[in-house]
Amino acid sequence: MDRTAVAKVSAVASAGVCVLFGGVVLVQYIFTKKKRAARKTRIIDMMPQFEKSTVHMKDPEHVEEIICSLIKGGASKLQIITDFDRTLSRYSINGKRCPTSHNIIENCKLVTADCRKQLLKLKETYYPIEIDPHLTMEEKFPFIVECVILMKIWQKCISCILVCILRHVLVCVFVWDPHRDGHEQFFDQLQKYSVPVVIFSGGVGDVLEEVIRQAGVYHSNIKVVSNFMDFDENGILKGFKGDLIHVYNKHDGALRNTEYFKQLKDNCNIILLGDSLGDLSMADGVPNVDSILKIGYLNDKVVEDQLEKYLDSYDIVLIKDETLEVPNSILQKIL
Ligand SMILES: Nc1ccn([C@@H]2O[C@H](COP(=O)(O)O)[C@@H](O)[C@H]2O)c(=O)n1
Ligand SMILES: [Mg+2]
Repeated sequence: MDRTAVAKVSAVASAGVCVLFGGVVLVQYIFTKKKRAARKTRIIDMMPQFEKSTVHMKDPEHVEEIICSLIKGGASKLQIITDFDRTLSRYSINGKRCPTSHNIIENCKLVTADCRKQLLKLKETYYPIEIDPHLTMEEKFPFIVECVILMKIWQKCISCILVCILRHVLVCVFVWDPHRDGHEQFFDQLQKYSVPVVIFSGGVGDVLEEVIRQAGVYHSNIKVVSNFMDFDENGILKGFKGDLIHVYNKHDGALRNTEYFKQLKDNCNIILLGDSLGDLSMADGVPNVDSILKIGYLNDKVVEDQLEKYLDSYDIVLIKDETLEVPNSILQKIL
């Protein structure tokens, strides 16, 4: 073969390779575009809030199905069941852990140094158990009950110190703005569409009621189930009313409120918000659940075992997310 022929053959060969390469790139481009277009038909893929690195789901298809069902049901079938401390309230601010509604009392200047020390000791002993990723709920239970018993004793002690302080004066001394970003939008849109909200908290009811009132979001569609302080006829604090609710006995509290849930029998679609695995039982009193979307904030101990447990239990897990952006974006689609 002469040189010209060789040159011609190699030119044809290179053109062939180029065409082939171009073809592969084109096919790949079309395929990716189609795949993207197909993916974009899912509602969760059309919501920018779901692209945040804080959002984790074990089964996005299942989440998609639930959200579609909630959208279909609309406002009239919806109800919200939510925890308060570290779910509606922030976990941290600028890397520093925020106080819970209990801690606010401990930090109160009116409580004596000794009493504050004892309450702080309680927190340092029991909080690590509460969030220990290696213990089951059953293993944690007796320690949390022990904490509640000790808390009761120390609350009696607080009550001695806070003599003559009336309820409204007491709660007004708390300077606490714990809300997650987006809380106004969250509460306001639920009020606008008359969606019932139950705040189910092992915190201090009087404190959390006061902070949502001061934030201007304690609307008539909200019911608070929590631990309420018991004051005598002179306004002196005696302790707490009834059985104390804590993070791991919300099942019992839920069952005590079956009457409330019965009245909401048509609100068979639920969005549940929590930050502890104990919060998952908050909907146990609801008689006829159609669809339930469980959103869990994983604030602390983000280790593999814990993340796995949360992903197995909650449909959407929000890791170190201090906002209500994801719940709000879902509500916007439903309402
Ligand atoms: N002595 C205590 C007891 C409990 N806590 C925290 O309160 C929270 C419970 O309220 P929920 O609204 O979350 O049910 C929970 O985070 C406990 O760690 C406390 O700080 N001090
Ligand atoms: Mg909580």
